[in-house]
Amino acid sequence: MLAVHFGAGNIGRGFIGSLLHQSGYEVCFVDVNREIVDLINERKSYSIGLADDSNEEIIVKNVYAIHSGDHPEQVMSAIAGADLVTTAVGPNVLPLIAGLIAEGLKQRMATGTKPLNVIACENMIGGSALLKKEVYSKLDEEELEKADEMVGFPNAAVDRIVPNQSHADPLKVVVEPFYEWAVDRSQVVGELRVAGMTLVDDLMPYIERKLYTVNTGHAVAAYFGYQAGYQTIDEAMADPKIQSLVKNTLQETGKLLVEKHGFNPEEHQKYIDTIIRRFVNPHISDDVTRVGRSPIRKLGPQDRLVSPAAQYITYLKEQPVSLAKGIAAALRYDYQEDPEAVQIQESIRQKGLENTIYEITQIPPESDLMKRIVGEYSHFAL
Ligand SMILES: NC(=O)c1ccc[n+]([C@@H]2O[C@H](COP(=O)([O-])OP(=O)(O)OC[C@H]3O[C@@H](n4cnc5c(N)ncnc54)[C@H](O)[C@@H]3O)[C@@H](O)[C@H]2O)c1
Ligand SMILES: O=P(O)(O)OC[C@@H](O)[C@@H](O)[C@H](O)[C@H](O)CO
Repeated sequence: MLAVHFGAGNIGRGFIGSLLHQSGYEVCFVDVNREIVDLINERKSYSIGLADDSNEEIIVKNVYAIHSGDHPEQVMSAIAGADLVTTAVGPNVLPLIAGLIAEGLKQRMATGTKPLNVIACENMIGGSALLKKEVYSKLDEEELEKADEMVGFPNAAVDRIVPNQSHADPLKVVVEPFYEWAVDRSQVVGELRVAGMTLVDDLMPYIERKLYTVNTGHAVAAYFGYQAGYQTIDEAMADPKIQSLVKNTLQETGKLLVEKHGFNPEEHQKYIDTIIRRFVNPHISDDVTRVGRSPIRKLGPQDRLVSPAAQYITYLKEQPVSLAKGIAAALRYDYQEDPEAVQIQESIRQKGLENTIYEITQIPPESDLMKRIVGEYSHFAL
C-alpha cells in the first residue's frame, strides 16, 4: 500500500507519517524543502521521540520523498498509483498543491477506477472540502464525473502538539504522546483503515471542539504570552495571570460547545483540563511565535478566535469577554519575522484599527463585539 503525503514537516513526519507507517503503508513524502527530501531519500527512515518520561523512540521506515518543484511528474504518477493521499502543509498552501493532485487524478482516472481518499490534515474547518474545490476547478466535465465516483475528500480533525524542532538530526521529531485523528466517514470512498484514525458520522462536533479548545487556548496563550515577553507556551502558562486568561477563554468556548453540540459539561471540563496539562508539558518547549504564526489566518471569520466569539453571541445571547481580549492581543501581535503580523500592523497604521478588524475578521463595524475588541485593544493590559 502506498500513501502520498504532502508536507514532511512537524505534523507530517511526527504524526501522519508515523500512523501511516504503523498501518503498513509505504509513505511517499512530497515537499519543497530540499534538505528534508534529500535526507529522507538517503536514509529511508527517521526517528520520533516521545515528549514524556519514557524517552521512547519510534523508528519510521519504508519512506521516500519527492521534491515537487524538481519532479512534478513523479508526484503525479505516485498519486496515480496511491492508496491514500494526505496533506499537512498549512491551509494557505492547499490551493498551491491542488494542480499536482488534479494531474495525478487525471492519470489515475485515465487508466483505472480504483477509489482514492484525499485527506487534508490542517487546522481548519472543511480543509478537504476546500482542497476538493481547488482540485475540481482543474478538471473537465468528464473528469469531474469520474472523480465524483472514484475520489473522496473526507474532512478531518487532527490533534497532536508538535513544536518546532532543533535537533542535530534534522529529520528527528519529538512529539507529545497524545493524538487524535477524526475523519468524516460519510465522504470516504472504498475502504479506509489507518491505525489510530477514528471514522465519525458527524465531524463538526469533533473539529469545533478541537479547534475552539486546543487551538483557541493555544492561540490566546501565545498572544498573551508574546505581550508579556515570554518565549514559550509553558513559560506563558506558568504566569498565573495568563493561565487564568486562557482558562476563562476556554470557559467561554466551552459554554458555546456544550450549548451547540450537547457535550456533557463535566466531560467537557475534563477535556479542557487535559488540554491545559498538554500546554504545560515540561518535556515540550513550544515557541509562542510558532503557535501564534499567521495571525491573519487565525483572526479569520471561520477560525479559532472570531468564529467562537461570533457563535457565542448567536447561541448564548451574551457578549464574550475573554475571547474579545484574545482577539485584541492577536491584533497587537507585531513579531517582525511573521509576514502576517507585519501586515496587520501596517494595515492598522494605514487604514485604522476598525477598518483592519473588519477586513480581517468580518465583524460588523457597529456591533458590540467590534466595540469591545476596540476597547480591549486601546486599553490593553494583561
Ligand atoms: N505542529 C502541530 O502541532 C500541528 C498539529 C495539528 C495540525 N497541524 C497542522 O498541520 C499543518 C502543518 O503544520 P506543521 O506544524 O507540520 O508545519 P511545518 O511548517 O512544520 O510543515 C509544513 C511542511 O509543508 C511543506 N510545504 C510547504 N509548501 C509546500 C508545497 N507547496 N508542497 C509540498 N510541501 C510544502 C513545508 O516545506 C513543510 O515541510 C498546518 O495546517 C497545521 O495547522 C499542526
Ligand atoms: O498550526 P496552527 O498555526 O494552525 O496553530 C498552531 C498550534 O496551535 C497548532 O499547531 C497545535 O499545536 C496543534 O493544532 C495541536 O493539535
